[in-house]
Amino acid sequence: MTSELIHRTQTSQFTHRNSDSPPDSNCPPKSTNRIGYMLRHRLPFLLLGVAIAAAFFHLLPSPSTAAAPHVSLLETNLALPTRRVLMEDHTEKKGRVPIGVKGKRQKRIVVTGGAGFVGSHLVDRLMERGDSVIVVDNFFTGRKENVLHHMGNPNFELIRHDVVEPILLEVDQIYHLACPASPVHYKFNPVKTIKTNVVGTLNMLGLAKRVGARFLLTSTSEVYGDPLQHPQAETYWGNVNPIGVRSCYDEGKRTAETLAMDYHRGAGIEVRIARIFNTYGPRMCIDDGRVVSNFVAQALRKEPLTVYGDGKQTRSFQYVSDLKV
Ligand SMILES: O=c1ccn([C@@H]2O[C@H](COP(=O)(O)OP(=O)(O)O[C@H]3OC[C@@H](O)[C@H](O)[C@H]3O)[C@@H](O)[C@H]2O)c(=O)[nH]1
Repeated sequence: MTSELIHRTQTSQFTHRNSDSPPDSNCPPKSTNRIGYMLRHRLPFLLLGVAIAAAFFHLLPSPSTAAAPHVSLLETNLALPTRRVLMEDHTEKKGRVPIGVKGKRQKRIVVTGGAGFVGSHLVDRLMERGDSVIVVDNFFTGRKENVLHHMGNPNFELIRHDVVEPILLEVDQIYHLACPASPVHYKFNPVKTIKTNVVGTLNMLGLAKRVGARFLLTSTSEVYGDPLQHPQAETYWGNVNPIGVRSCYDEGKRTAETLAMDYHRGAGIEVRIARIFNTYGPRMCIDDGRVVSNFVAQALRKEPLTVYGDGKQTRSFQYVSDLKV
C-alpha cells in the first residue's frame, strides 16, 4: 500500500514537470496562459472562499453575547455557588451577584415525602422562610390535604412521583423523607419499603451529585435495632436483626445511611443524616398505627388501650414542631 502511494506521487510529479504533456484539469498549463487559467479556474473558488469567510465573521456573536454561553459551559463543571450566580443572572436580570453574598437568593429545595406527616411540617417551615419548594410524593402515606394550603403559591410545586424512579430537577438542597415510617405501613409491602430506602435514596443522591445539592437523609432511631445501650449515642452502631420483620425498614435505612456517607466520601456530596425518633403531632393519620395515634384514637372512642407485648418497652417521643429546624 505504502509503495503504491509513493509510486503514484512520483508519477504525478513527473507529469507536472513534463511541459509537453497535454493539460489536464489538475494541472495548470504553461506560464503564458497562467493568468487566464487562474481567472477561469481558480477565481470562482477564491471568491467563494471570501464569501464564506465573510459570512462566518458576520454570524459570529460579539464578545459580549458570547460570554454567557461560555460561563454556562463552565458552570456544569464548577461548584454550586457559580450556578447560583448564573441562576440569578437569568431570573433577576440584575447582573452577577457576588458568590459570597448568601441568603440573597431564594433556595430551590426538593422535599421527597413532603406531603407526609413530618414532611409537610418541614415544607411549611421552608415556605415560611421564603424558599422555593418542590414536593415529590407518591401519596402512599402522604396526603394532598397536608400541603393544600400552599397550592397556588408560585414558590410551591407538587409532583406525584415515586423516588424509586429517577427524577431530574435543578435544586440547591434535597430533603429526602420519602418512605413509610409507621411499622404497620412499612410492613405492608416490605420489598417496596427496602426498595424505597435503597433505590430511592440512590436516585436522590445521584441527583444531589449531578446538581451539586446538599442532601439530608431522614433516618430513624430504628437503625439501633433492639439497642443494648440506653440512651443511644450517635456513636452506637446498634443491635439489628437483618432477617426480622422490621429489617425492610431498619436495614433499609442503615443502607441509606451507608449510601449517603459513601456519596459524601466518594463524590464530595454534602450530606446530613437525622435519626428521627417516635414523632407525633397534627396531620398524623388516625390510622398511622404508631402508639401515640393508636392510644389517642382509642381514648377518643372510649376503647381500652392496646399494649403490645409485656408493655416494658421504652421509646423517646417528640412533638413534631420540636423536630423541624
Ligand atoms: O397500639 C400500639 C402501638 C404500639 N405499641 C408499642 O409501642 C411501641 C412504639 O411503637 P410504634 O408503633 O409507635 O413505633 P416504633 O417506636 O416502634 O417505631 C417508630 O418510631 C421511630 C421511628 O423512627 C419509626 O419510623 C417508627 O417506626 C412499640 O413497642 C409497640 O409495640 C403498643 O403497645 N400499642
